[in-house]
Order: sequence, then C-alpha cells, then structure tokens
Amino acid sequence: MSLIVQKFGGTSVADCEKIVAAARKAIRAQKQGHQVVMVVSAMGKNTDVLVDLARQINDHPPAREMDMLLSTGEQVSVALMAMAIHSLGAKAVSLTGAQIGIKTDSTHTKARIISIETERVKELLDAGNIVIAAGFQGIDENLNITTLGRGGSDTTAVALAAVLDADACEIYTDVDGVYTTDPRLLAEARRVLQISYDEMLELASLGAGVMHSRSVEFAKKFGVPIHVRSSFSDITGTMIVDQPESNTRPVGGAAMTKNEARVTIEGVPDVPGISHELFHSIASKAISVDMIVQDIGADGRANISFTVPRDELEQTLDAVRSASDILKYENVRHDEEVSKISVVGLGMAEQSGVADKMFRVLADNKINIQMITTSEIKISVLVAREDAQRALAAVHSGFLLDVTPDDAPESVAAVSREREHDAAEVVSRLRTMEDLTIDSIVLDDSQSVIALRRVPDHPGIAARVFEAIAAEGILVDMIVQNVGRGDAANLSLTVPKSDSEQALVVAKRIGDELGAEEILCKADAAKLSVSGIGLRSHTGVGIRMFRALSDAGINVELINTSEVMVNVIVEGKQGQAGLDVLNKAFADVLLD
Ligand SMILES: Nc1ncnc2c1ncn2[C@@H]1O[C@H](COP(=O)(O)OP(=O)(O)O)[C@@H](O)[C@H]1O
Ligand SMILES: N[C@@H](CC(=O)OP(=O)(O)O)C(=O)O
Repeated sequence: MSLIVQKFGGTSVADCEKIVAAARKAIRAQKQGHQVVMVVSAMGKNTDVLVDLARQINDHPPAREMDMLLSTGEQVSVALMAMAIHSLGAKAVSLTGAQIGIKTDSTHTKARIISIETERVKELLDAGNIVIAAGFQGIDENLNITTLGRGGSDTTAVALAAVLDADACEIYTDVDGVYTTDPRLLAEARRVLQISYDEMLELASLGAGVMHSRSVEFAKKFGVPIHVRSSFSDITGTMIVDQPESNTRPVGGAAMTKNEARVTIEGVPDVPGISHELFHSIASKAISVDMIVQDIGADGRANISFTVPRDELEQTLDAVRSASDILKYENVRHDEEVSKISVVGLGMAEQSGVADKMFRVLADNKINIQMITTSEIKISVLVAREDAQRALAAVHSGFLLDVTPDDAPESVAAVSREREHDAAEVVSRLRTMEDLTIDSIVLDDSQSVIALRRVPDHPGIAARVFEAIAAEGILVDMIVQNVGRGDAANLSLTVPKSDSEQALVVAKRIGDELGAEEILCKADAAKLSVSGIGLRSHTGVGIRMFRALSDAGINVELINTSEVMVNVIVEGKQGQAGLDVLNKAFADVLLD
C-alpha cells in the first residue's frame, strides 16, 4: 500500500474550519487507498505569540524552556486535528515528536535530527489510523524537548517521508505552489510547475518562506520529490525535483532578504588566519553570517565585508570588537539599512552574461550596488533597503521571470521516488542523516584575478565593467564587489588565464573612465571550491576551510560563498598544497 506524508503549515490550520478542511484532505487520501501521515504546525501565528509571551517574562529566556514552550503550539494542533478526523468518522492518533521517537541533538531552538523511529507510526498506520505528527519538534538523549528552528515542520515532513519510504511528500500551504519570487512581495510573480532542489535550496535560504531550507537539503539527499500545493484548493502545485523548470533560461527565481546588516572590517592584515579568527569569533555566538566578501588587498591590508540578520548586528559587532587584538583591523563600519536581492538559476552555470544583465538592469533603474557575491547558480547584490523593492521588480522582469519559458513542462509531472529496497540500509543512513556531506573539493588553476580598486561608488559601475569584458567575449567566473574605504567600491573578478591580458586592457580602460585608483592583475591565481549539501546550516564549513588553509600558511585573497559552495582564491603556486590540506580537512565528510 502506498504511503503519503501531508504537511499542513500554520496558515492551513489557523482556525477550526481550516483544521476540518485539512482533515478532509487526509481522509480523502486514505479513502483513495493510501496510508496517510499528517505533519501539522502550530495554528496560525501561535508560535510567534509564544515567542512574544516568553520575551515579556524574560529578555533572554533559557533555550531549553523556550523549546518546552514552543513545542506546545504543535501539540494543540495535532490533538485538534485528531479530534476533527474522529468527528468525520475516520481513525486517527496524534503523536508528539518524542512519542514518535524523533531524536535530535541538544542544540535547543535549532536542533538537528539524529534518528527517527518508524515502528510505532507503522503499527498505527497498519491498524488503519491516520497518524498525525507534531511538526518542528524532537527529543534529545536526556529526554529534553527540542525544536528544529523556525519553519521546521517542513523538515519533520520530509524526514518522515524519507524514513518511512513514502511515495509522496505533499506540503500544503497558503500559496498554490512555488513562485518565481514571493507573490506577497511582487504581483507579477509566476507560479512554476517544477523547480530543482538546488534552486529551491538557494531560494529557501534567501527567505522564500514557502519551504524550510533544511527540508530541501533532506529531500535532495534522500531523493524525496516534494509537491508544494494549496490547502484551500485541489489544483496541483509545484514539484521540487532534480530538474529545473527550463533548460534554456538562466534564471529560475528571485528573492529579497529585506532585513540585513552589513559589517565591513577595514584594513585587516592580509595574512593567513585572519578570516578564520574573524568567523570563528562570530560563529561562537551562533550568528549565521551570510554574504562574505574579501577582495584583493593592497599595502598588506584587506577589507572583509559580510552580512548578518539585522537583529544580530549588535552581537556581531561585540564579537568583532572582542577579537580586535587578534584581527588588528583599522576600522569597523556597519550599515543596517540594507537588503539583499538575489537571482537563482541552474542554467547560470552554463550561460554567460547573466551577471552583467543583472547589473545593467539595476543600473538602468539607478540602483546602487554595495556588495556582490556570485556562486555557480546564484548572484546576490546588496542594496539600500529603500531601493530593495524596486530592485526586485527590476530583476524579475529583466530576466523575464513573469513569462513562462517555452520548454516549461505543461503539467505537474508525477515523479516517483527512487525506492529504497533495503530498510536496514535506510535506517543506517539515518544515523548520519543530518551530517554535513561534501560532494567535491576542486582546484581550478586556470583563472586570473583582475581587481579594480577604489572606484568611486555610484550606480552602474559593475554593469560597465562586465559589459566591456563580455563584449570581448571573455567569460567571467567569480565576481566579488566589496565596500572600500570612504565608500569607494572594490571590484574583483576572475577570468580565464588565457584572456587575462586582454581583460586587463579592458579593465584599465574602463577603470580610467570610472576613476579607479588602481587596477591590478594577479595572473597566477588558484580557485579552491568546497561544495556539498548543508553548508549554510553547518556554519563550521567556512571556518574549517579557513583554518586548514591558514595552518598551512596559505593566504586567502578572495572569498565568495553560497548555500552549496564556498570558493576562495589563493596564490597560484599554493593551489595544489591548498587542495591537499582541504582534502585532509574534510576527509571525514567527503563523498567518494
Ligand atoms: N518563491 C515563493 N513561492 C511561493 N511562496 C513564497 C515564495 N517566497 C516566499 N513565499 C511565501 O511563503 C508563504 C508560505 O509560507 P508560510 O507562511 O511559512 O506557510 P506555512 O504556514 O504553510 O508554513 C507564502 O504565503 C508566500 O508569501
Ligand atoms: N510552528 C513553527 C514551525 C513551522 O514550521 O511552522 P509553519 O509550517 O507554519 O512555517 C514555526 O512557526 O516556526
């Protein structure tokens, strides 16, 4: 008999009527011959209400007690859902995370799943029950209740689908699928019928609240197709699978992360170990750093910029200041009125011209770019918050996201999961389910770095530089823009070595026109990339990487990060040594 996991988010169980509607969906699926596991979130905004209650009592509530409190939201919903199903004449049993046996580590409020028992759920299903699981919670080895981080019910659902070897995992929500950007932010957003795990992972981490990013990591790792669909209608929604919507379009989605803060550390000694010290001191406060940019240094000093959630700025600045003896920086600046705009697309990896298109669109709309980071499948820019909405609209239409691609699927494909036939194998893999997995560590020594230093900062700089370089037919790989001293911009890019002389000529010409103070070429550069699943939720990856390189006396000259990859540029002659130390540093988590 086939098994379906159906997850209903807070908006889908916000009141009694909605609970009954969700109950009907589950009963219908059961009548169609499926075994049904429901995963349910707290009603409406109940979790926010609980967070607020805690803050009224204590400014810094102990994390353990916070979990004790927050888990009650889901407990209310599962009980009401079971009652609703009973009242409709079917059989149901509600279970908390602990009752199911969802074991987690003890990182309260952000716990990771270690293992899940399946016996009790299977027995209840076999006895004809709909099993209703409380989302977002588990239990640690000392029987403390834990929660998985905000939005974590999606992760419960996908993890249950993986361990129960479910045929489908349906995420019911208040939108009828995944859109090219948050439809609440942009009316032109278009629903897609299919999106790839990698794109969804980037979008979810960029704040596309429709999916919890950790749940997408799980789904990718275990090959669980996810169907995102509406609680309030019966139409099919969006499948999250391996393949993107279109193989011809470079960009599949856009996102805005509104409340960011930028920190720029000016004049840190350009020597090995500094990035490690910096991010180590921030990570020790459990702050998640997002865009990280370090550009080519001058006079033995470099500038490092990064973004953090706006409400974690103060703590971040404390961490940076407390490490001032080690970091020996000249100055720290910050700006808390910034937002990040990103475009994401699997097709970007194969097509050139995507970055300069984005910069051109922003320049035409007179939007100044403060920072740029790129990855294989994402370009992010930091802009003033007052420009963010316009910037999102501009890139959305600039990349034709409102228009259905010609090669898009015409209907939602029924994707079946690659079945695990060996139950013991699934269970054994569970033990390492949330572990970091590194797919590859790669050395690319075919690139040179071109840097334009201290370009007077105004809209259109990046567009001018990239258009000029693209016009020569030169492919740009990594792009990094950092905030220089006195608000000048520092722009670095990597190009194939064979094109570096030509790129330098172009950069000099444009640099002169733009008033850049200096134009440099580091002809012999090496790019080291670590890629895998779970990089963002494992903040230690960057730190492990920076530490390994610094221990080997290798200086990091450029940094660029994304959800699935961390890239650094080091001196060409140190590339092989860098690769060797990274292979050693990640040996325990590197896939064969
Ligand atoms: N790209 C996107 N596609 C669809 N919805 C999105 C996207 N980005 C953000 N969202 C938002 O996510 C919301 C659904 O997430 P959420 O409110 O957490 O639902 P639930 O309570 O069901 O978990 C939608 O209402 C929508 O505004
Ligand atoms: N109730 C939790 C967990 C969750 O996933 O909720 P939702 O499915 O409504 O995003 C939260 O608000 O974070």
